[in-house]
Amino acid sequence: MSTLVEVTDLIKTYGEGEAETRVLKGLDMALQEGDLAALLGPSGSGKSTLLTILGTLMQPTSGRHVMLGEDLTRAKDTALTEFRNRHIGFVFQFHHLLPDFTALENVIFPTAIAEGRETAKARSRGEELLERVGLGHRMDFRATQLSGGQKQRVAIARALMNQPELVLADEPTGNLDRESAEQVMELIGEINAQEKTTFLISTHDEKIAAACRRQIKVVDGKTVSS
Ligand SMILES: Nc1ncnc2c1ncn2[C@@H]1O[C@H](COP(=O)(O)OP(=O)(O)OP(=O)(O)O)[C@@H](O)[C@H]1O
Repeated sequence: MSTLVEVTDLIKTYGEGEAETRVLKGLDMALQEGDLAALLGPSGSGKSTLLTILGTLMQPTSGRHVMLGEDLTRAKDTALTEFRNRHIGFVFQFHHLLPDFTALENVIFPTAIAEGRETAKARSRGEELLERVGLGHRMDFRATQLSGGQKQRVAIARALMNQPELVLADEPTGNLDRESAEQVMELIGEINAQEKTTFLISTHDEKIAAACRRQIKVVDGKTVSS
């Protein structure tokens, strides 16, 4: 296995002067290709901050961030956007689906917008992914007509649309009942095993963490175990 992403001596400070808060305090972490890792830590320890940096949505105050051999620490915004679109998928606690659009439209729209058009290839990839997440029979349902667990499965299909190497999930089961949470986690496990997609999943749920092969803990702005 080779290293997919590595951050070294990561520091992130919010605010200035008296309001300055240092959230990440020299954090080191690496994910190997094919990892299925849980990101744990008390509320406010910096898990979302770390995911946002790994997702290239925010630059660290200092430190190094390398993914797929590319040093992203000093990359320009346009290069980061392109990198993110090609290599990283996101799943959030709240699915962020467009309520009036169908499951299929929700899966293919981000790609269609990035490419400036909706291609037949994107459509068939979207259909294939919805089949993959067990929603082949719900493709034409609007987001509002789906259950919480189904919406989250659509969000996973959407995250996989561009065949990302890394999927970052911020409490993906935080808003689901136990059964739906376990189904979503089972699906993530299957995708990880079959397609070797690397997942990093922030969670407060010990059962979800136990379903991952690795547990990475953030305490006081540093990783303490992995
Ligand atoms: N934009 C911001 N400006 C100022 N402070 C922020 C900002 N974003 C986060 N923080 C602070 O940084 C700290 C870490 O927040 P973060 O959301 O990364 O923690 P977390 O581990 O994900 O927490 P939770 O488990 O509750 O989601 C918190 O103290 C928070 O108040």
